[in-house]
Amino acid sequence: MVDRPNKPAALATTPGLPPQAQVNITHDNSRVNAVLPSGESIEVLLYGATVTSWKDRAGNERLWLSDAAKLDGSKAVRGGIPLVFPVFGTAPDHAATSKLPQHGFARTSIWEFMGSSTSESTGKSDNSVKLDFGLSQSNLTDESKKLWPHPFSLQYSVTLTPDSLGTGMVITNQGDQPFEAQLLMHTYLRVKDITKVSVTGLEESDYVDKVDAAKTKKQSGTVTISGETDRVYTPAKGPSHPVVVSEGGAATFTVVRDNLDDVVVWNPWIEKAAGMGDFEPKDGYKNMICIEAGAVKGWQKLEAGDAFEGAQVISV
Ligand SMILES: O=P(O)(O)OC[C@H]1O[C@H](O)[C@H](O)[C@@H](O)[C@@H]1O
Repeated sequence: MVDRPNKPAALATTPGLPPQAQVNITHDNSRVNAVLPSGESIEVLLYGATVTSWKDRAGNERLWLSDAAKLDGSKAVRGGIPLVFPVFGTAPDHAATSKLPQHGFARTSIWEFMGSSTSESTGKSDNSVKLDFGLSQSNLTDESKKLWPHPFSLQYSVTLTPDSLGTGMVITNQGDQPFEAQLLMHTYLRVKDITKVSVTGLEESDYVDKVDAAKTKKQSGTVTISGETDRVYTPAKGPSHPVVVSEGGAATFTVVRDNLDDVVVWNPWIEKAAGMGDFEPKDGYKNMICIEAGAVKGWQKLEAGDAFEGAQVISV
C-alpha cells in the first residue's frame, strides 16, 4: 500500500444536519472517498491522484477500471482517470521531457490531500463535494526531480455532483526559468457495448491518427469504434462545445472542456488489450472508451510565476 503521512480529513459535518443529509468524506493514507447524501460517490487514490471510482446513486460504476489494475503504487493505474503531466506519450524530440517515462510522472507520484469543501460548507445549493489534491517538486522521487528539474505545483480538484464529475488542474511555474508542459486527463469511461457507441462533437475536426503513422486526417461524421483507435483530436468547435458519448443512440456522457483544446479517443481493441499485463478481463475493451481532455498538441510554455488552468466536466 502507499504509505505516506497525510493531513487529517477536513470534516464535512454541518451542525444541525442529520448524518444522512451530509456529504460523507473518509480517507486513509492511500485514498479519499466521498459520498453525497443522494448516494453518488467517488474514490481518489493519492497515488497519481487517480480517480478510481465514480458511482451513481444505485452503486453502478461509471468509470472503467481494469480487474488487474495495480492500486498499490507499483504502476500507473489502468483505468479511472490517470493524470498525464508534463508529457503526453513520449517526446524524444523535446529535450526538456525526452528522458521522462511515457505520460510523465504525475500519474505515478504520491499526491497530498489538501482538503475538501461541500455545498453545505460553501452555502451552494448544488449538493456537491470538491476534493483538492496537490503535487509539487518536493513530492517527487529523486529520479523524477533529476529528469525534470523544474520547481512547479499542480493543484487538482475533483468535484462530484449528483449528475456530474468535474476535474480541474492549475499548473504553476514556481521557478525562475520558463518550462514547457503538456496535460491530459486520461478518462476511462465505462460503456455497455463498444460496438454500439458513437461519439459526436468531433465532426470536421483535424486529428492525428496514431494507429496510421501519425497521419493528420479530418473527421467526417460521428466517431464509431470497430478496431484499435488512438486519435488526438483538436475539436473544430473549441473546448466548450460538448463531446457526447452515446450508446444505442442515447447520450450517456457529455464532456465539456475549459481551456483544454485537445481530445484523445482511445480504445486498444483485441490485440493491444491482450498485450497489456494489467488489462483484465481481456475482453474489457468492449466496456470502455477513453475520452481524454488535454492540451497535448504542442506545448504550454509557462514563464516564471505563470499558471495554466484546464478543466473538464463530465455530465450524465
Ligand atoms: O499504456 P499507457 O501508458 O497507460 O497509455 C495508454 C494510452 O494512452 C493514450 O490514450 C495514448 O494516446 C495511447 O497511445 C496509449 O496507448
